[in-house]
Amino acid sequence: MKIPDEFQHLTPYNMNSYTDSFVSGKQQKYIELQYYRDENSLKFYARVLFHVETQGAPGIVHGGAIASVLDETMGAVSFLNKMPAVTASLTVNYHRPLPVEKTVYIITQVEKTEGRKIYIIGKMVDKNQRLFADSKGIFVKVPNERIGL
Ligand SMILES: CCCCCCCCCCCCCC(=O)SCCNC(=O)CCNC(=O)[C@H](O)C(C)(C)COP(=O)(O)OP(=O)(O)OC[C@H]1O[C@@H](n2cnc3c(N)ncnc32)[C@H](O)[C@@H]1OP(=O)(O)O
Repeated sequence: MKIPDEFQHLTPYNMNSYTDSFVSGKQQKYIELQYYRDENSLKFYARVLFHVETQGAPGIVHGGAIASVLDETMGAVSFLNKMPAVTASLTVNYHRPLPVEKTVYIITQVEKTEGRKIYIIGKMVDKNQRLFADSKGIFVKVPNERIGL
């Protein structure tokens, strides 16, 4: 199934319990982001619109903004699979410049776990499946109290 059709079958994630993030919090106006989950899979999804304030080079979304959104969506897949964890390492490959004001879609999933380490991958595509960035990271499970849960 093709994005964004695939997203129509997903459940928008209620973000009312997670409101203060600099990536997805309601206080910031630079990034419009809606998370989604699929009750039948362990993946986590986001639809993202980077406004012009996120640009680095003129008209192009800053790589750090892209990395931040990928990081949070990757972290969230870990939380939602009941493995609260922090980012230990994150690698992002940028495949083509992302223009500002263009809607893109992120899909993240847990690839494997090894002890406390959770290997997570992500990708960012547009509605035509063109790949803008992909990512991999190692997240390390930590006790809830260490991350304010
Ligand atoms: C609306 C959606 C809602 C969703 C809910 C909320 C979502 C929120 C999403 C938020 C998203 C944003 C998320 C954020 O931004 S999280 C914020 C950014 N990240 C941090 O602040 C992490 C800072 N670092 C640490 O706290 C510690 O260094 C950690 C916890 C990572 C490890 O220190 P600790 O003393 O505890 O453990 P250990 O040293 O015995 O290591 C344990 C294992 O890990 C392996 N290891 C360690 N480092 C690395 C490395 N760099 N590469 C590869 N491997 C590494 C290590 O070899 C060992 O493996 P092994 O020898 O056992 O095999």
